[in-house]
Amino acid sequence: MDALAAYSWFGQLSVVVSVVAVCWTMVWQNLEHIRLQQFFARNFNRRARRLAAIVDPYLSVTFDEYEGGRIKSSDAFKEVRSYLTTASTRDVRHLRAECGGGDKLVLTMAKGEEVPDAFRGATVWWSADAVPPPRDAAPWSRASRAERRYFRLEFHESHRDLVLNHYVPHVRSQGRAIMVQNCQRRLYTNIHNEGYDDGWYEDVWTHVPFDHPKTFDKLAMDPAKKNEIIDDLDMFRNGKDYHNRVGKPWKRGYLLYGPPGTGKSTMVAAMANYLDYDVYDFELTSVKTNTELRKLLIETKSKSIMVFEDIDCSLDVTGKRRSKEEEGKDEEEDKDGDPRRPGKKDARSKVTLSGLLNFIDGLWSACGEERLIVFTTNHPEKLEPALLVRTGPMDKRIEMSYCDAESFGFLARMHLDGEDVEGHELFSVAKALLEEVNMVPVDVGEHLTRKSVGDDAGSCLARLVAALQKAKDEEAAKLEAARAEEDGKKGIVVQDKDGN
Ligand SMILES: Nc1ncnc2c1ncn2[C@@H]1O[C@H](COP(=O)(O)OP(=O)(O)OP(=O)(O)O)[C@@H](O)[C@H]1O
Ligand SMILES: [Mg+2]
Repeated sequence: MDALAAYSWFGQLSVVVSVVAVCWTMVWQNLEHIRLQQFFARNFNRRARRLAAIVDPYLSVTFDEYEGGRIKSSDAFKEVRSYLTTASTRDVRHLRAECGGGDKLVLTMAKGEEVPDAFRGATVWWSADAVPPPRDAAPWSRASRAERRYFRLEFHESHRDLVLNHYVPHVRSQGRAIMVQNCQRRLYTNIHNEGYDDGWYEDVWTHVPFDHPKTFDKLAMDPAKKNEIIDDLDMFRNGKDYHNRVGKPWKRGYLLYGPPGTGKSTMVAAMANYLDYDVYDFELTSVKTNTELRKLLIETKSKSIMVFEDIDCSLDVTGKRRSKEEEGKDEEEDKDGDPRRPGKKDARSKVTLSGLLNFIDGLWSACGEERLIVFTTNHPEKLEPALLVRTGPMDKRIEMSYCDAESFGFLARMHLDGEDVEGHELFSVAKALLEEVNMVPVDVGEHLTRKSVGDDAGSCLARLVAALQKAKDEEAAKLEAARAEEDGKKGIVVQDKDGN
């Protein structure tokens, strides 16, 4: 066939193909029966899939960080991440290091890396990546402007059953085991260092290792009260069956109140150490909306203590419930955006104590289990009385008070260990003064702390006695001044014996 004949043959063929294509389109568009259309579509799709499988026989499974519309971070994602801490270290060139328990360093694969893994003769590939946030993401919302992170697992089609039915469950259980192994108690905060994140590890909580040294046996307080708290914590920890049986969320609310320096924060540390729980320190002044608060609550883990320090300072604690209109307006603003953005007149937190308690007691309280919720305040009298009743949202109220004789003895023995402190003559003097003068444990402890190598029980006790005596004199002077002012108001003239 010469070139001219071939050209004419191709020309005729292309005309035929074009005519067939036009006819097919017309038939397709005019098919009256939708089922027939679906039949064709199915067959076409199936063939297309077969063709694709021949060209690319690899399947993939994606593990997104968030499920349920970015509300809850996915357990599967975390398990995969943990699993990859061991799998990835072998072949990945770029790793990310995080502190694990003790001196351990946990290495995970960095964004953009890919790592192979072998399972029962099959090879699979893991990659870590993220897609950028949507263009319309609210710039003030950390969650929506964060990248969508995910792990992707790729494998050959012939290993489909092995991977989905055996390998993935294996990865998840191994990941869980590694999480437990690397588990180090953490202190979480919702205050973020904006400059730190690289986007890949962004979270609503940031954390540091929790290794507070305070335990109950180092806390000065009435022994009976201390034992009562320890019993209460034991009951709570072992209360899974009870809570299930009566259908109550497994949580307990504590209110710790008392003057500054009486050991409220220290008590939280002692509770966390006793129960072996993580601590979530809620900085409510940084939480501007109920939506933000809900997100924080959802992201707390079980076996943890949620602490709200100085609630009277960080919230509207008057207990006034908002009117429906106000609540509606707030929700609108929540949707509309962040009240912190420039131009907003009212930049105060819209979270109220009663609102917070609604979250804690309401439907959201059932998210997660085995959580203690601790509120601290210096001014319980500022709180709405309804919050303080025994059957209210605070299951237990604990007063942390000034140092009494018993706590003094405890602190003296603890600080001046190895010396016969109780045998010292100033011991009973200090004890007697503490009956008359209010001094908080932090100050008593400070005076009893050895400040130099020459310091001993005598010098420490002398320092404490001097401080107590000074406080007593100041208090007496204040009383005297108040009495004189009172007498002045009543018009009583106090004369000395010479009539002056
Ligand atoms: N009852 C106590 N027993 C032992 N140490 C105590 C006690 N109370 C306070 N301290 C010591 O005093 C320091 C301050 O205590 P802490 O921060 O717990 O007080 P606080 O009640 O939380 O004060 P604030 O109301 O200012 O937050 C801590 O280092 C703690 O070790
Ligand atoms: Mg405190």
